[in-house]
Amino acid sequence: MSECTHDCSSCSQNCGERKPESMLEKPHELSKIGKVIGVVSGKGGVGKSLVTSLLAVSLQRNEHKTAVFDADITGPSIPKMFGIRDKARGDDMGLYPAKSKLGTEIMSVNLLLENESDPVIWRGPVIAGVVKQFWTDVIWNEVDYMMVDMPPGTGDVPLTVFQTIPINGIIIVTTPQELVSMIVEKAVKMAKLMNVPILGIVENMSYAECPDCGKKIQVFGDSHIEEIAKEYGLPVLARIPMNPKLAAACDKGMIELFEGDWLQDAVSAIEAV
Ligand SMILES: Nc1ncnc2c1ncn2[C@@H]1O[C@H](COP(=O)(O)OP(=O)(O)OP(=O)(O)O)[C@@H](O)[C@H]1O
Repeated sequence: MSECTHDCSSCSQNCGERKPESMLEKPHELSKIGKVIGVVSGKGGVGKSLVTSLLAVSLQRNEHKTAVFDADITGPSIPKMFGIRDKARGDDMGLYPAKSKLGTEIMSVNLLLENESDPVIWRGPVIAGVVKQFWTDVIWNEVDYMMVDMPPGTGDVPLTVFQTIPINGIIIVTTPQELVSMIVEKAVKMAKLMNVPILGIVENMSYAECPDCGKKIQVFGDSHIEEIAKEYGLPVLARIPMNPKLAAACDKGMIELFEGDWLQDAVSAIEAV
C-alpha cells in the first residue's frame, strides 16, 4: 500500500483514516439560510405542527426572518395554519416558497397538490426525494431561522431529513399521556446518532385552564416531564395548555395572531444556537 496522503477523495483504500462521507446536500445557490431547527415528536397528533408554527411566529415577532419547511409530507398542515391558499410558484431557477401574511416563508407539499385534500400516497423514497428537493430546489429568500416540521417516526423520511439538511438543533414535542420516557429516549438516541444537539422538550396539551377561576386542570393526569427531562439532561422549554383559542387559530388559518407567552424559553434556546 502506498503512503497515506490523507486525501480520501483520490484514494480507494479502506483504511482507518477514511472519514465517513457527508451526505449533506447543498441548498439552492440563491438560498440564504441561517439556523435550521427540527421539531420532532414520537407519534402523530401531539401538536408538532402547531409547536413548529408557534415557534416560527414567536421568532418572527422577535424581528427574525423565519421560514417553515414542512417535511411532514404525508400529513402537511402548516399552510392551513397560516391561512395560505396560493400554490407555490416555480420557474427555470427553482421553486419559490409561499409567504404568510407577516412574511414567514413556507414550503409544503400542500402548496404543490392540485387539491389540498388530495392524499399523498407515495412510497418512502419518493417522499424522501421531495424533502430533498425542498432543500436543494427551493429558493429560500432570506431566512434567519428555518423551522422544520419533521416527519414522524424514525423511518426513511426522517433519516433523509437528518442526512440531507444540516440541522443545528432539535426540539422534542410530547404530551403528558404519551409514553414520554420511551419517546424521549428514542429521540435522544436518534439525535446522538445523527450528531444533532437537542435543545429541549416542549410539553403540549400540558393542562387546561378553567375559564372562570383560572385553575389549572391536569387533563391527562400528572405530568412526569420534569423527571424525564432531568434523566436525559434536557431542559423543559415550554408547557403549552390545551386552549380552544389555539385550535380555532389553526382552523381559521390565523396562527400568526396567537396570544400566549409559553414559548419564551424555547425561543431563547433557539436564539442561543
Ligand atoms: N395546545 C393545544 N390546544 C388546542 N388544540 C391543539 C393544541 N395542540 C394541538 N391542537 C390541535 O390538535 C390538532 C393536531 O395538531 P398538529 O397538527 O399540530 O399535530 P401533529 O403532531 O403535527 O400531528 P400530525 O403528526 O398528525 O400532523 C390540530 O388541529 C391542533 O389545532
